[in-house]
Amino acid sequence: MWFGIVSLFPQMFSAVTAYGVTRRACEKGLIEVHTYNPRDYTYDKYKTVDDKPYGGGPGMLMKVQPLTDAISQARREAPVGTKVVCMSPQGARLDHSLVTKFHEWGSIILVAGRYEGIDERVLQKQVDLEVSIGDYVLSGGELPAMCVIDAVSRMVPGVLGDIQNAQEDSFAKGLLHFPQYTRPEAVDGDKVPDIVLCGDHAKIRRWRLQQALGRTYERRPDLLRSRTFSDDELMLIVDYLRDKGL
Ligand SMILES: NC(=O)c1ccc(NCc2ccccc2)nc1
Repeated sequence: MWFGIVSLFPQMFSAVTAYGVTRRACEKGLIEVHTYNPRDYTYDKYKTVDDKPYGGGPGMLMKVQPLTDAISQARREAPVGTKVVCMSPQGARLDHSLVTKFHEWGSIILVAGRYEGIDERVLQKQVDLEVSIGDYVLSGGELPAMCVIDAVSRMVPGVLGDIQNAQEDSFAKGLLHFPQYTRPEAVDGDKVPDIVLCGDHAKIRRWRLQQALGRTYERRPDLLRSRTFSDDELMLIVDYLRDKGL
């Protein structure tokens, strides 16, 4: 997976290139992260990268020419046809299906804006899609861009070990994750549920499915709206709710 990042703070991306699973993915060449800093495309003495908004109002916008030139350079180095995505509160909500789509693209250019944002004409002419990680405003698009890099990288074969793949992220199945436990068996008198300790893997698998279904029903019923259930799954949910006195 090829990532091109347009950002005024490229060093922030060491958070994904220098740590953990995504670091190993970079080292193994499974993902590439290339950064393009608009400041490198300024020609004035002060390397100006921000500009005042027409019509007044607080704050500044990304200056058009350095941003456009940085995006153009990313396009030149990206695989032909690579799409440009801008991280912004005005964007489509990032979810598992969008992450899957980005992975299928094979390459992506992520624009991480700063200040109050980006000139609308740059968005209209240079950006294929705006994407948001949630309904809140951040100081820049870098952290949202790193969320995209991490989530998409986890879909690249070889990035996650077989163990983690076997666990397959719950959102891939459209359900919340079941509760998990590790040593000790009792924490302040709170015991691990007997079912988890019983060693019967069929029963444990069933209990985990029931927990995933029940918790999703309780906490995120919106995730279940488009899901079809087997009779067995419906029974599991009914039992779950009965056990919880709901
Ligand atoms: N919720 C998000 O995904 C998000 C993305 C970026 C951001 N701030 C930078 C910015 C602001 C306005 C326009 C373009 C970029 N804040 C939140």
